[in-house]
Amino acid sequence: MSGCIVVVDDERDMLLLLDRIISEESDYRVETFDDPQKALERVQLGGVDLVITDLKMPKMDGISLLEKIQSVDPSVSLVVITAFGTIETAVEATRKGACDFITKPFRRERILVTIENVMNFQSITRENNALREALGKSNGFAQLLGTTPVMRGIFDRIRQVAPTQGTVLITGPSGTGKELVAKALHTHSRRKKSRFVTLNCTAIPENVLESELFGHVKGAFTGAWKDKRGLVEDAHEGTLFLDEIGDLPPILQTKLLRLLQEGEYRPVGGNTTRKADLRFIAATNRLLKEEIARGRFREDLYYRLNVINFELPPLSERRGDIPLLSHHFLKKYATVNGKTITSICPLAMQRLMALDYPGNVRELENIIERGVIFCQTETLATQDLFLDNEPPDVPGNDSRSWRHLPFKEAKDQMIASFHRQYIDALLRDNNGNVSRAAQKAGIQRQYLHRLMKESGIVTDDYKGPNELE
Ligand SMILES: Nc1ncnc2c1ncn2[C@@H]1O[C@H](COP(=O)(O)OP(=O)(O)OP(=O)(O)O)[C@@H](O)[C@H]1O
Repeated sequence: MSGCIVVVDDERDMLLLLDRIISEESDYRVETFDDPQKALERVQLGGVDLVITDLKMPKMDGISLLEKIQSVDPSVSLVVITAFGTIETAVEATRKGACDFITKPFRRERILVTIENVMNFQSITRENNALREALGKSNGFAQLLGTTPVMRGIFDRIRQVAPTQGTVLITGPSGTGKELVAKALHTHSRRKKSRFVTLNCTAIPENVLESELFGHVKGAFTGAWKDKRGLVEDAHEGTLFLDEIGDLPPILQTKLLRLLQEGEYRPVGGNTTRKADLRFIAATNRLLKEEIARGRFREDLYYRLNVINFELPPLSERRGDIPLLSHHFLKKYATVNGKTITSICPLAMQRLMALDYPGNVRELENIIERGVIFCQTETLATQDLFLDNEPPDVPGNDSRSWRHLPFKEAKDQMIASFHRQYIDALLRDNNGNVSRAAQKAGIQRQYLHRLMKESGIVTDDYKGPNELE
């Protein structure tokens, strides 16, 4: 991987050492500066991916340099190097935006692992930015998004099938976008000026389903005070979308078959048949072949509906679409909630990429919506997402990074990460009340305070407006 790393330290020996370690073990270009002001000027020129800086320097301290770099180019990642004993300043640096800190004396492996992690995040961030730009350019399918080969294939088929009269059956697990595909087929058809009407076969009680679909005439049943149009009539010259078709009761399956075969239907209580000019699209997350085998779905209706089939894959089989979809939902819910959240931090994106998503795109959408609601900065972070079974979420703590560290250093990292996450969850559950939290955890209040200090955690971040200790 290529990239440019700027190293800043007033001690020339340290600059030489870091230059040698990085140049020998990686392909990154290293530029060293003993004057922070000069390093800042270099960042201003652009093309720098990472700045590694000492914290204690006579002309400008590391924190000030960090703040200045962030105002010049917020896309540059920052790592601070600190002497043992000044850990609090290092924690302050991470609160101000540094990705990680390294304590002196450090091991070669520690530096290299940190650099690898940060540079990986950088490349994910760049990908995210490219995706955000791609989002601006429409694929012609309104809200239906995807760039993976399987989604591109679906877009091509939509373009081919939409202008035809062919009946379509869309299958796939819940939340995979079946309704969006149905809408895209309608909006790309010659029927787009007429209505797209949906009948959700599950949502409507069986006894009113027929009248809902075909309408009824006055006096057809108790309560039928006047003639009522059905959805079939509403959809005339347009598209009728039969969602959850697998749940259509048998009696209506027969009536629907007639409509499909002959283009005719009869309103409930009516004596005459009416003609319908419709395009039919049906969707189901059930395996209709199994329903047929169990005698619950008519085989002839299945073949009438399944002229053209769209099979939508679960989100876990097209993970490449997760960044694009995440940014799409971020934009949507930031607008809905009146918030200015413009990016997703690389760590959060890594977590999003790794989830299983039994609820598919709908589940991802819910996670991002929740994240937007809790996010208080311009960047959606892992902690905003409230994902269950949170694994380690700080740089340098996933198994790929600590595997290469010496045992003691790896252990310290894991323990520090555990402290951070445990205390974070504990204080969250107890609204920042340290006494209550310590009691719940079965530890001394003073000990909890010490752990909080070491982890750079302050109670104010967890207190509601009325919470007093
Ligand atoms: N490819 C996609 N691009 C953008 N949003 C999507 C995509 N797929 C699904 N969604 C969103 O996910 C949610 C669920 O989609 P949709 O209702 O179309 O799924 P479905 O397969 O019809 O679900 P169900 O079987 O539960 O009815 C919607 O909010 C939709 O906007």
